[in-house]
Amino acid sequence: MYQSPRRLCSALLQRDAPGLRRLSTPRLRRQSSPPAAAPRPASPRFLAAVSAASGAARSCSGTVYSMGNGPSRLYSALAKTLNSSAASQHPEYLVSPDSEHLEPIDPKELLEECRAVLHTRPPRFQRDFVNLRTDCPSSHPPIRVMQWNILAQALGEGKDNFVQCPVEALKWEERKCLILEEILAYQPDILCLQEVDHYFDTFQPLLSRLGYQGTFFPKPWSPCLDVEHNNGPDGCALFFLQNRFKLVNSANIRLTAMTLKTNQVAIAQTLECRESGRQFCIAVTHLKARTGWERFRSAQGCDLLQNLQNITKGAKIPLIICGDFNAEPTEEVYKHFASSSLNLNSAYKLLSADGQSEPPYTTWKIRTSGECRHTLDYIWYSKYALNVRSALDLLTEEQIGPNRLPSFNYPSDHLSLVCDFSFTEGPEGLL
Ligand SMILES: NC(=O)C1=CN([C@@H]2O[C@H](COP(=O)(O)OP(=O)(O)OC[C@H]3O[C@@H](n4cnc5c(N)ncnc54)[C@H](OP(=O)(O)O)[C@@H]3O)[C@@H](O)[C@H]2O)C=CC1
Ligand SMILES: [Mg+2]
Repeated sequence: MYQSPRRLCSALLQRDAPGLRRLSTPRLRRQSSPPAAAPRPASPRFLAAVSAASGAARSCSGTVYSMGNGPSRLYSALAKTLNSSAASQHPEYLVSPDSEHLEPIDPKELLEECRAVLHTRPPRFQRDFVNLRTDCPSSHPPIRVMQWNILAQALGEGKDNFVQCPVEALKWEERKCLILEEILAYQPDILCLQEVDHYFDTFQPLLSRLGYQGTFFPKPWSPCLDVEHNNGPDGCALFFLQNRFKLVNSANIRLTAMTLKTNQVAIAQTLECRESGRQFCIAVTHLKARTGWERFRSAQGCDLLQNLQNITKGAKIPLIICGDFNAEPTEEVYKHFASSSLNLNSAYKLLSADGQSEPPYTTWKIRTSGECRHTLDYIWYSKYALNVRSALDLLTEEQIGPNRLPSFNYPSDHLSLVCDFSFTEGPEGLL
């Protein structure tokens, strides 16, 4: 089943390893005779997305880092992530490879490789799943969803100023293995990620070989591009296991606030369960950060809700919305989601004793401005159409430690949230 000699995984994990050049160029299954097709040019869709965004490649601070001029700037930033020497030789590099022709890798082998890279790191923290619904047996396996702001590498190293986090702990070669280790440990069916700035050179190639289909939507004005030696723009990414779900439709949404286009984005996809035929909509977003922008986030949230009303035709299908909302539960945007006619509930409230309170934190860091402990990340779901069967408990304050996050133990300043969902067995129309 798996063509996964150890060298395959370790080559995939290394940066600029000769093998990577070979392996990251989509390797088609050895086809009988016909000579390999000429390299496919980057798809017009992709180039359109790159040039549309690249007008913003100039950073706001006015400083531009060695990216050439105009559209080529962002294009070459993306190409850089794909090991530019190879990218220039293989333009098809910049188009997500046709994943069913990629050689699968064994998750166990990849996990072993990650652990080999991390052998000097302290052992992983143990987090347990809390069973929330034992009273509603389901005839189908649960749908496991992971929400995670994985911290963009350029921001972590160049902008976030995590003053208590040793620089060593942020080294990409090891931090990417900590991220992959978390994903492999919980094996989500669906992954909703923010601050992805290593999509093309790391997560897309690796996760597609693990059977995921991925979509990436970069921020039009990514703050990563302000950082010297950046790896291209950060954005939201959505991955789902192809053997469990079929993609029915996909929308990249640039969020507006007061009718103005903003720098924040979302991805919304309608998936169909291959086993049950049931359809649902899954969305990922990352709202504007920082205090003082509460009204802005509220407007962005309303825009996202309106988009999702349209996509689900007024909640005709169940909905799961994952995101770093950059908003505490006291904020207006949270109240909009909690009182939406889409009949949403926040899954992580169910971990509390009364089922009504959000966890005390989902992100905990120390910047030059001081210690920031906040609840900003959520998984919203259609409360009448879906059951939350279990949720992954958070790290304790002791596990997080006095220097908070990120650290040698944990790769991001945000915790991953993981829930198992099942469809309520009641009348489908009750949403
Ligand atoms: N918005 C626009 O229209 C324009 C934006 N730009 C560029 O975009 C950048 C702003 O991007 P935008 O996405 O709107 O920014 P945000 O304010 O949403 O924050 C960008 C990132 O900074 C992190 N962050 C939040 N608080 C702090 C902090 N106190 N110190 C350091 N980092 C923090 C956030 O992480 P987290 O979410 O984890 O908190 C987020 O990932 C500018 O720096 C500029 O480069 C340029 C022109 C126009
Ligand atoms: Mg951040």
